Amino acid sequence: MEGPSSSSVPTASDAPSKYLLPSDSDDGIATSSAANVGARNHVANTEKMEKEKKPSPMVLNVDPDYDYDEEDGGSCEEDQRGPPAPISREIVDGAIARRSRDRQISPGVKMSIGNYDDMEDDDEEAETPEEQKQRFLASMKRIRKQPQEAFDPPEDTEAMREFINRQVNDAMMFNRDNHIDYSPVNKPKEAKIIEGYLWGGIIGTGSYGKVKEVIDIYTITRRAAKIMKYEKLRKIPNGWDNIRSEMSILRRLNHRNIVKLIEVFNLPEKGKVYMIFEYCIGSVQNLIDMEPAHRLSIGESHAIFLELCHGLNYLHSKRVSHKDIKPGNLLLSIDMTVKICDFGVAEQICLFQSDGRCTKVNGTPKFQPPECVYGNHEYFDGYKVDMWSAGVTLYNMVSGKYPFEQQVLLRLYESIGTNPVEMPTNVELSKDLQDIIKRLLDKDFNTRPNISDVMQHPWFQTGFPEDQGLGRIMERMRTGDRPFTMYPSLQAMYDGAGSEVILDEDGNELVLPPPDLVKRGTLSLSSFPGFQTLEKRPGDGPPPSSDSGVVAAPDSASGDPLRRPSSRSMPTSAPPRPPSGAVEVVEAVAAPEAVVEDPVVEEAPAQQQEAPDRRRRGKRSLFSCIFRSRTDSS
Ligand SMILES: Nc1ncnc2c1ncn2[C@@H]1O[C@H](COP(=O)(O)OP(=O)(O)OP(=O)(O)O)[C@@H](O)[C@H]1O
Repeated sequence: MEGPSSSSVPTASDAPSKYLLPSDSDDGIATSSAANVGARNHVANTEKMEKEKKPSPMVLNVDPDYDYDEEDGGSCEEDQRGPPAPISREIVDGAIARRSRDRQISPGVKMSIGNYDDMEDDDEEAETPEEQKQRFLASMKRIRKQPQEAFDPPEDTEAMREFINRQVNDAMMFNRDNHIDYSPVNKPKEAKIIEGYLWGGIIGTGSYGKVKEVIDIYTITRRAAKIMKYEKLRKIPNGWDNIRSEMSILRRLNHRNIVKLIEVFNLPEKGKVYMIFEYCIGSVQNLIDMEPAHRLSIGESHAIFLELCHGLNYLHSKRVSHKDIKPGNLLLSIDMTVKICDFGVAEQICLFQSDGRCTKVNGTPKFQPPECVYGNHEYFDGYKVDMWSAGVTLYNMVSGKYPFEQQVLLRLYESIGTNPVEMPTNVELSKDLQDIIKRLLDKDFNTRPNISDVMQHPWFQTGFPEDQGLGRIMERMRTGDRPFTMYPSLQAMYDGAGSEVILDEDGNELVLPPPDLVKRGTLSLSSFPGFQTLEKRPGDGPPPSSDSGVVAAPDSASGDPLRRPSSRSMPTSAPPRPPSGAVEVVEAVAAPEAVVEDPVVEEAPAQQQEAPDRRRRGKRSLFSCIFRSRTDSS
């Protein structure tokens, strides 16, 4: 049987090569397919070329790209190819044509080959900085005159993606295994406005969901939005019930030491419930964590405890038992007011009950009293639960420790139920302070003091010098432990929104409107309707009539206002109409969830130029408004 002939068997030399071989083609550049030709073919080709007397590409021993300079002619003396041929016009033209072909560009394209006559004269005098500036300004003016569409990036179509894939993979012809698939680059985050709130970053996470910083665009006030997903609420035992109970309790409360619920809304299409709260800069737990010794000074603890008791006094007077008092649930507002938050397990005690009887045990184990976790109690008093938790909180603030600490939950409960309360040994406590702690941590809830007893205790009534109170904390918190998370959103809205001044042909200053302002409604002052209300100054004129106000952005096809009306959150007066010639929003919101995608703004160019100062003033004022951020307690 005859074996396969050697010509039909693929050899190593026939395999596709990833490397270039020199001068396999006329062009002097080998493609990978040319490289597949074996040495046998190469010899045959050479013979054929000789027969046809075709000039070899190596005949030209002048590198057309070499910028020949007589002064360094000596640097070529090592060249074994003999003296360089005189440069003639034909040689150079041939080189240009060949190079053009190699690079797949049109032969008409002018290439740099050194001191060639037809080259542009590059002996031009360098521009002075002033000339450069003028040229730059002139080009900017030209660019500005072009329609915006000229600068819009091409659409991210399938065809474009294919085109880019081809380009990238062709460029990577050396290694075709490295196939790259182009996927669109992440777009910069757009500012998001939902239900009249501009959304910022995450400032907290709880078991129910995330808490994000937002700005109320009507009142220019910082708020905190607790976002809860339906899905998660269904998974948490009693999740929906707890949230409903929290909402209904918080709605009825209004006290400087209770976190204020501004409004609640839910977006079924997103599957989320939103609770908007007054904004706080941190919690007492954050303060404790910031301290190297993990405890606060006696003065600071006293100041916080006082506020906690005022809040509890109000709550108990409203027949509400919080049942989860702890440093993590005591927030601090920007003016250092303590705010009790997280009413997820709070209980509204029946009006017809003579005491604070509760039956549902909830809360954080380390802060729970013996009657909830140990022993045989048929019921417990919700108010007294809060007093015990307040005692553990005070103990924790002054010492950084807990009265009962165990790793295993059952041991902890046993310890709470049976072990006597020991005073902390790492700090020295006054007699009054020890006494109030002991009373609060009374294991028998019948003899444990209620809130009015505590508020009459000598330690409660002790005055502490200012520098031992919240002054030090305020200084520390002011320096900003919690960053302002709104910057990216505000930047997305306002970047480049400042008016720009350029010089026209005659050297006159010309104020150009921010280009984005023309296109994106979200950049208009009307995006912050509260702006005009807050920034109104004496002498700005009478308030506008209601029929001439800012056109409210419709929430949906129904034409509802962008923000659901809420007696607590709406500005006290309707925003006045923008000044004549200023931006007026006629935006239409596409998404049903009222996300302002790309509202249209109608503005005459001439009108925009009339009010640059006002816009600049507004831009600064926005930030000052936010930082002034009125707290509801002040
Ligand atoms: N009004 C607010 N201002 C600023 N930050 C807040 C506000 N409300 C909550 N936070 C932050 O979000 C975190 C979680 O909030 P919250 O305790 O209300 O959520 P939760 O899901 O009920 O948590 P938990 O697991 O304690 O039940 C808080 O620890 C706090 O840091």
